[in-house]
Amino acid sequence: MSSILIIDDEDKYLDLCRRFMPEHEFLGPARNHREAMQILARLHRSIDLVLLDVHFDIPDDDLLPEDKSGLLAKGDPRRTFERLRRSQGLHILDRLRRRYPDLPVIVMTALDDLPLEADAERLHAEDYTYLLDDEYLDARALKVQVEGILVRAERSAEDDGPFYWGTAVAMADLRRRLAILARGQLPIIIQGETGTGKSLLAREYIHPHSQRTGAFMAVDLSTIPAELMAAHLFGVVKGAYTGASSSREGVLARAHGGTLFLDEIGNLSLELQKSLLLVLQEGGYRPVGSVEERTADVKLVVATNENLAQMVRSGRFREDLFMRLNPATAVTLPSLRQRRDDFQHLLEFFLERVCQSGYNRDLLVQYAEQRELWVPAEDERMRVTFGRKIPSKPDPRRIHLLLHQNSYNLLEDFNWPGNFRQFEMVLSNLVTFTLVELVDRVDQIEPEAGDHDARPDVIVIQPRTIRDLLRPFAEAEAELGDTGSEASDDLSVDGDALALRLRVAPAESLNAISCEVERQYLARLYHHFSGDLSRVAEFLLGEPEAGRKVQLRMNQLGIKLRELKRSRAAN
Ligand SMILES: Nc1ncnc2c1ncn2[C@@H]1O[C@H](COP(=O)(O)OP(=O)(O)OP(=O)(O)O)[C@@H](O)[C@H]1O
Repeated sequence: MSSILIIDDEDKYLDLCRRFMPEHEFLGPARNHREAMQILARLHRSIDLVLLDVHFDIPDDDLLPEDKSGLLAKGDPRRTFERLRRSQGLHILDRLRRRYPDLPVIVMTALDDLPLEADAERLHAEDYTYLLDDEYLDARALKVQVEGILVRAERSAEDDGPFYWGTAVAMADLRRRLAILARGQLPIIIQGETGTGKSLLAREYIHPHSQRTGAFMAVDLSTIPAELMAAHLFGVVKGAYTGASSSREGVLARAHGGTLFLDEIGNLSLELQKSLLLVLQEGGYRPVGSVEERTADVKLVVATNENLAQMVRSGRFREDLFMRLNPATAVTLPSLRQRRDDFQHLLEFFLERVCQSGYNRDLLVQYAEQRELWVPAEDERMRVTFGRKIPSKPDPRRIHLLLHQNSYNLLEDFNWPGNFRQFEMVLSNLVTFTLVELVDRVDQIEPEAGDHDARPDVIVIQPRTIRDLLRPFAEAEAELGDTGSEASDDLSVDGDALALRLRVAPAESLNAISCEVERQYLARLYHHFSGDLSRVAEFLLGEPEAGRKVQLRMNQLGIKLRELKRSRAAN
């Protein structure tokens, strides 16, 4: 069953659709753009399609554009309003496109309205249909279009894989650009802080869209010892060095005809950068210890959370390789902080994901069984909804996770230096801790009036649990900003010798750990040098004028200079 929103000032088409397409759920009608936006803000992720009328007989004040003064100044107001009514659906479509670029929309109009073709195309309507005021023919035409679009949407959702794009226009633009970049031969640079999804994007979006039939191979260059890197990339022949007891293919050979993803490209030595340049320039390479040239046919995708242009300037990255990597089309994945406008949808996406797998799913099933709610079969999804309000009607077919506004704010206001990796981990723990408590105490509680336990379909996520889960991260950050005696005891710099005590929690990848170490290291140096970035730069790079470079790196790592300064001032 699909959910279809009708935007129309009358009930006529809603009734028609409900009678002729009972297999789908029809919502609305939203009678003007404001109502449509309200419904979409709440339910966008669960709406599969919009049916939008063109002609709206509604009061002047409800018509788009909101500011009509310019239009009214130009001509007869009566005729202006009439024109706006006859084309109102197109104004609404324009708004929908800006906010929800991927939502499929069918525009419908009675034959005597406007010629639609050009406008529908300009505004990227999925389709449009002329209605004849004949119940049977109209229903049939709509049904054919609705089914066609739903099938297409299902396919493209499958094609898109697990990378979530959200609803921001900037992300939709990025997706379109990447679909094009994925196809050609040129390499792609993906930039972004740790945990913003660079690897996932390469594996699940760029490679499938490259239409290449070979394999996808990924190498995290930050985890391979420098002395083994050449053999790992280019392969090695038997006897090339002590310990090379047999010939081995490198990832370049294994990715032949496919995609090679090099994560943390900044870790590649200058010498290997040269070899990689030859791969890009001449399509060939030699395995370690071999005189034979091999052909390489790979789509190269590289990722970095360093600034490659700056590395070029400081001589740590070859300029010729940088230029070959196609820097003009480099894409930058935004951090979670930069995607706050879309926070609600990101939260829903990741909550849904953490509820559908592993231990959390088991706990939800256990909870549903205990409370006699609907229990999914093994291959079915658990039905879970999320929101800041309690749904008005109890529904034993789903579980509603209730995040009151203050809980929501705690999550939204957090800094998320580890981005989606950290976000997902915290949400997963949040669901686990909440459910374990409920499942374990099922026999002990007597529901009280007004208690949400009286509504077994509603589970409240407590702000206390969120605070408990965020506290260790907040403490680590506070410690970064701590200029007290402990901080200075932790670090002593004496010429080239450096003693530093750090606290690092276990993380998913070595890369995440190394970023955390770098973050703490830079913050400590900042305090040690009394907030003087040129002294930090001199210590790190031997260049006192590179303070800006250090500052940018701190930004990339999610260190907030303002907070560090504030904590210095407070001490
Ligand atoms: N847009 C997204 N949609 C779904 N999951 C995402 C998205 N972005 C990140 N994730 C999840 O966040 C985690 C980290 O993603 P990934 O490893 O791709 O990040 P990264 O930028 O390559 O990190 P690093 O720089 O530390 O290697 C993964 O579990 C991934 O599934």
